[in-house]
Amino acid sequence: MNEEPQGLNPTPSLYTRLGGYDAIYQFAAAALRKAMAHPAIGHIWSHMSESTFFKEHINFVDFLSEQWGGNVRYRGRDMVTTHRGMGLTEVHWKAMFDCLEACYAEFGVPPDLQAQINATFEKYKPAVVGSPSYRDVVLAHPEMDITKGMRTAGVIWPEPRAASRVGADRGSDD
Ligand code: HEM
Repeated sequence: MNEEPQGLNPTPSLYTRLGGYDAIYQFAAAALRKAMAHPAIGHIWSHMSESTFFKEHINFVDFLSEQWGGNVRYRGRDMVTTHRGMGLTEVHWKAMFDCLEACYAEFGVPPDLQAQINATFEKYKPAVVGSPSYRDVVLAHPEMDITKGMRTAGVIWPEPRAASRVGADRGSDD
């Protein structure tokens, strides 16, 4: 009787509820600023160029926008390729959440949206955390060709069974 016809009033996407591209752009910038200042992970940006930072920021914004239902196409690398060799651990992971939580407070993100944002990150955790550091692999295998990747030294990450879960085989758009 008084009900809205289905389809005319769909629940808005997380992208829309967060305020769209510009809001996500600012949110990601604030999160990266906090990451740079964080005692456990700030050093990662010590030797990153300005232009790499700009690319990282835009790709991060595009990735999140696409994940959250925006009409945006992420053109960066898949999450496994991006993070393989970074040697990220639970310490890095927790530090990232410290930064996100500080941004939730700064931007007044309501708890239900916080939970959805956290769920997006959790979904990609297996693709991001647990890889050996590429530098460590190279130093431990003087015989390997460093241009060919850790696989050629017999170091496979993620393990084949985990790989299908985290989309490791998806091609890159680069
Ligand atoms: C689920 C959690 C995470 C997601 C969804 C994510 C997402 C991304 C995306 C979309 C990019 C850009 C890729 C590209 O430019 O092709 C990126 C790059 C990067 N991420 Fe993550 N990330 C996550 C966790 C982390 C953590 C915990 C750290 C370290 C504390 C980290 C450090 C980096 C760095 C340093 C880059 C730049 C790499 C480069 O340009 O080569 N990420 N990440």
